[in-house]
Amino acid sequence: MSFSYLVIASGTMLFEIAVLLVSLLLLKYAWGRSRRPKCTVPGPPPGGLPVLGNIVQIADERVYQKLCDWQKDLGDVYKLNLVTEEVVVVNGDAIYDVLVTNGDDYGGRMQGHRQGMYSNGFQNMGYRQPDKEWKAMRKIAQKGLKQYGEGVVHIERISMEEILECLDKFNKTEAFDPYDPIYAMVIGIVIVISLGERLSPDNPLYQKIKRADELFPAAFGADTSYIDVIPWLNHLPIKASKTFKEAMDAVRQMEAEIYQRSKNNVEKSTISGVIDAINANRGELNDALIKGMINDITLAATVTTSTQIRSLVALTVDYPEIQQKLHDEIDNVLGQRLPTYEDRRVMPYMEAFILEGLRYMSEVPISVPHKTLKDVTLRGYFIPKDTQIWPNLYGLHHDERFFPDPYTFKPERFLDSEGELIPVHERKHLLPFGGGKRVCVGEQLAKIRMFLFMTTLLQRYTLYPETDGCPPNYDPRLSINGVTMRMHAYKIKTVERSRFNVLT
Ligand code: HEM
Repeated sequence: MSFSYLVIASGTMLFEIAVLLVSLLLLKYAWGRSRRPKCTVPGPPPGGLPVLGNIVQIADERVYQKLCDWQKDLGDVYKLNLVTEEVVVVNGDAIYDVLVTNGDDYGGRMQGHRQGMYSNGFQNMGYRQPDKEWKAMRKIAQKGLKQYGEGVVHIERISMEEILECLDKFNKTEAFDPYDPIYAMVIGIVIVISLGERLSPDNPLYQKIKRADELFPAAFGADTSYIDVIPWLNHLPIKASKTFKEAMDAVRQMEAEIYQRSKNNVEKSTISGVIDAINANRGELNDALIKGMINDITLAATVTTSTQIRSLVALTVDYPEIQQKLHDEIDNVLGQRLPTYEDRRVMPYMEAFILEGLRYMSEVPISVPHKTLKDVTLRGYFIPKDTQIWPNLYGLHHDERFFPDPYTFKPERFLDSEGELIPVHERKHLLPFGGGKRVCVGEQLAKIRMFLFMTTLLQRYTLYPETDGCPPNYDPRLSINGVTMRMHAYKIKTVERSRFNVLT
């Protein structure tokens, strides 16, 4: 009896505390909002709740579809009401204006509770405001990733070793899910680039990185998004806070070990560009920033590229006629020689296939949210400083105005009548890596790996669905949105091509 009383009493107390906290939050919010200049952008969309606004509507694993529906009613620039703040969603051509043309004004980052927890208080590249340290991190990361000029040969060498090992695992008689070998290949490349050493999948550090990587999308998914708006929810024993805590524990464990190993490897590293670059610029970053930078590179480079490659593989099975064109190009240009990244210049169909894959999938659907660094005017609307901006990249890439018939997968849309790739300025509506000053630092690395993997894969194999007539049927409208879009699991069959002998 006394026990149940205690439970009821503590339940009542919890309720009262919750009411008190909500009231304080609302007071703070009303006070803060009344002092801010008014954002004149249209919105919010209908259907929101009193006080909570649109927060419940966007806590949806297909939030990207909702943003597109609202665009139809409210136009290219509209705002959402998310309890404590207004967020401006930017669509269509206006995205280019925000990211590229006026990138300096919109180059801040939204700094929510979850982002702060992940980055030990924004001590990283992805969530930091563009200050001196952020510039230093980007410079060191660019140098370390060695994605340009001579450095590409370094990435090619590391990548090809992992790719060939991965493709041996595709040599099976029965149907299999290609994701595990793809993931092992992508993570393997990242570990060599970050740490300068190869780790086997049963290595404890490999396992820690894999665990952090697996939990990360759920931790930053729609289900946990309201923690950013009401951070104290993170202290309640609810599913969202548990998911988030589990992921952060995994990130901290991974971070501690990578950092320790990177220090040990400083002397003996011969292949890791990132550690060499950190070592050469040690004075510019403190230990916390170095950890944040290594975390960003490790996690951002793994989940994104492996998910993208998984979808590209599904698309080659969904469209056998496209697979045939890719085979023909590979046979004509490479024969049995292994590809280099330079070969992309004479392989326009493969390039167009990858670009179309990036568009179709739109893996990072609302980019990494930005923030205005000053008062701005966009399409005639006033937006105050410190307003969160969501560039709706998924909407842009599926906008009929720029990509007719957007849910048809068609590499030809990036080719001219001669079969050559259309010039870059004609592709300005394709922004899968964002654009401007905050453009993805790993863009080149991702493109190199996608090109080398898909080319080597199709040089060696023909891919078939698990069951005749039942391909994966990849449709981006059915993807689940975590940090990146995830398609459903699927299986394929492979047959080694007769032209494939022993590649050297
Ligand atoms: C297919 C693969 C990838 C896609 C689609 C992708 C997409 C993106 C997007 C849309 C952004 C936000 C850009 C903006 O704010 O305007 C971003 C930022 C970022 N990406 Fe990637 N990315 C990919 C691969 C990678 C790789 C391989 C790395 C690491 C080597 C990486 C590291 C980062 C970092 C550190 C940022 C934050 C940059 C900053 O805030 O200054 N990404 N990425």
